[in-house]
Amino acid sequence: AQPAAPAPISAPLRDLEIGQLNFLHTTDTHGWLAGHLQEPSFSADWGDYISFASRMREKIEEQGRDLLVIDTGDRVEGNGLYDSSKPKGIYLSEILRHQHIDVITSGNHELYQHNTSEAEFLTTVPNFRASYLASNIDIYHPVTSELVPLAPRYRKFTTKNQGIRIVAFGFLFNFNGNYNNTVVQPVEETIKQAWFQEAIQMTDVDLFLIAGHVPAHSSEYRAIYREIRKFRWSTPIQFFGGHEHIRDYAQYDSKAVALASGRFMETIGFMSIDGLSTSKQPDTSSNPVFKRRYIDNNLFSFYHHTGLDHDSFPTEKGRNVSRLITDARRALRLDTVHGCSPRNLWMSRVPYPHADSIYSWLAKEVLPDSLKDENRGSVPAVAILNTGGIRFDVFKGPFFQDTAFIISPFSNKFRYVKNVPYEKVQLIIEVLNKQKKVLGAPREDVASLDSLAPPEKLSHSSGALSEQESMAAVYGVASHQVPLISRRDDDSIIPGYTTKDDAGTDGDDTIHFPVSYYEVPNVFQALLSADESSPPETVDLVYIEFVEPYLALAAKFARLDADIPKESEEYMPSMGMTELIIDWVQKHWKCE
Ligand SMILES: Nc1ccn([C@@H]2O[C@H](COP(=O)(O)O)[C@@H](O)[C@H]2O)c(=O)n1
Ligand SMILES: [Zn+2]
Ligand SMILES: [Zn+2]
Repeated sequence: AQPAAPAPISAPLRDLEIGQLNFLHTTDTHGWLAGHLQEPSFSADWGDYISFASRMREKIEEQGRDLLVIDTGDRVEGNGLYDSSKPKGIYLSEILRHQHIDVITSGNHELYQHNTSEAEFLTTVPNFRASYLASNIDIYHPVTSELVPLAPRYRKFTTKNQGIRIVAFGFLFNFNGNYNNTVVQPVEETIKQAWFQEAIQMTDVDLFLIAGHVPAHSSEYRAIYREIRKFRWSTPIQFFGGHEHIRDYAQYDSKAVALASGRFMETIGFMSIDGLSTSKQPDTSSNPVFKRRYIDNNLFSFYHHTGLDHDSFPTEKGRNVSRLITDARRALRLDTVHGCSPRNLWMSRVPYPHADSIYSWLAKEVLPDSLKDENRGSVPAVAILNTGGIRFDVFKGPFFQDTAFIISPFSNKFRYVKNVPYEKVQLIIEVLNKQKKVLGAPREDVASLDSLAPPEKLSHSSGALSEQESMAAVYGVASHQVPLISRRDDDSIIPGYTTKDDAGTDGDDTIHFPVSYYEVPNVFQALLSADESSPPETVDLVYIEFVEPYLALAAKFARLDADIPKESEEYMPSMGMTELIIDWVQKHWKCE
């Protein structure tokens, strides 16, 4: 039997403020359409979200107002539901298509691989026919090889109830890591093109809607904002963004704002706008009022915001999609248990190299035990991996097939160059870690190093944990950080997002107490087959292939004689990181 999603914990909530035009927004879902099976706060699945959007639409349309649904890309790579099927994504695209989405765009993850962008072009674009927009992405047509837009550049439409006339675009940030079957045009060039200029100079527009896989605060969005304002100095502009995996809200001026809605199906972003002109009332001087809310993706929040309950909330379609997800997870055996983790391992809730850092675990335990190329015998090696390739935490308890793909979804292999002076390897690592964040795990809301006392050891000796202790264990904070909970009816305050954005600190729907985050380096290293007491003179420089272009540059800077990638070869060709982790867990983490 598959584990059921944990029931959400009741918590005090801030309400949504419905406006004339309303939006629900997802971004960077990365395959997490089953929601989080180990975290109650994010336990709703894509089927529940379909019910939520549908019930919200009913509620909003009853008032003669409008609702639009937006998704801004990175739907793929990051979860067993996408990455473990062969070919990847066959279940995901079937599940995804059941949500009605009004504007949908591509992220960078849709474009890293040849087959991913082709699947986008051949399946997802047709599935979301009128809604998929690609203002700055072209693809070489799989049949004709002609360079064509991935999807229409923009669309103009009028909302059903209010008659709000919208011109919508779909952008990707200035990404250059795409496979060579696609072309991403820099935003600053796209906005000079004739079609864009015509679109922004159209009359009879009540709102410009820019959806994109672009950070809310970014030079790309600023460039679009400036270009529109050259001609339309007072038309309201609503941006939706993503890519940074954070909750964020940017105010460009009193009539132009941007919302980013987190990552991994943790957040459903909500926006409302009041005071827009419409086709019915075109001449009203537009003085828009914007409201934003970051909804924790769980049924407790969904029931609250729709005013419904366990019986009245789900729609038939939503229930069917939840069933599709359960069936897909079963077919993919995502609940197979490979072992049991004795502790939580964090990406950014503890500093690196803390004993509970997931990177420390990989560097000190997994890689030295398992990353070995038989052809290299006992030659010592240093392995360099990007922290951004490790995507999530490991929770104490069962380690599922899904967990392996959640923490390491990419099919990246290992490569190496021989005979590299150890000192040069250290210099290369230093150079890589001085670069801006290109390889590192994305996270901006970083606490100062002093703000968190070292996690204390929990005492299990007395049997059952106190409420404070179990929350501390689940959320990876010291138990003295969990406030004594003052109960208000059934509501308790639990740790979670406490977002600070351009509009203040009241954006989250659920009132939480904060969790600490620490910045992590771009790359981390593991020493393999070596006596740790004295560093070897020369080593095999092993690296995960994603870092290759960055490593090649850093190696030049360090004046390494070897030419990367010309002189590098595959290392341990039979294994990628995901298989290596599964193998290690099976051998080392027995369940009691
Ligand atoms: N094959 C890959 C692809 C990506 N990465 C890492 O992901 C980062 C980008 O992820 P976003 O969700 O923020 O777009 C990228 O910077 C790499 O760190 C990877 O490791 N392997
Ligand atoms: Zn992402
Ligand atoms: Zn991204």
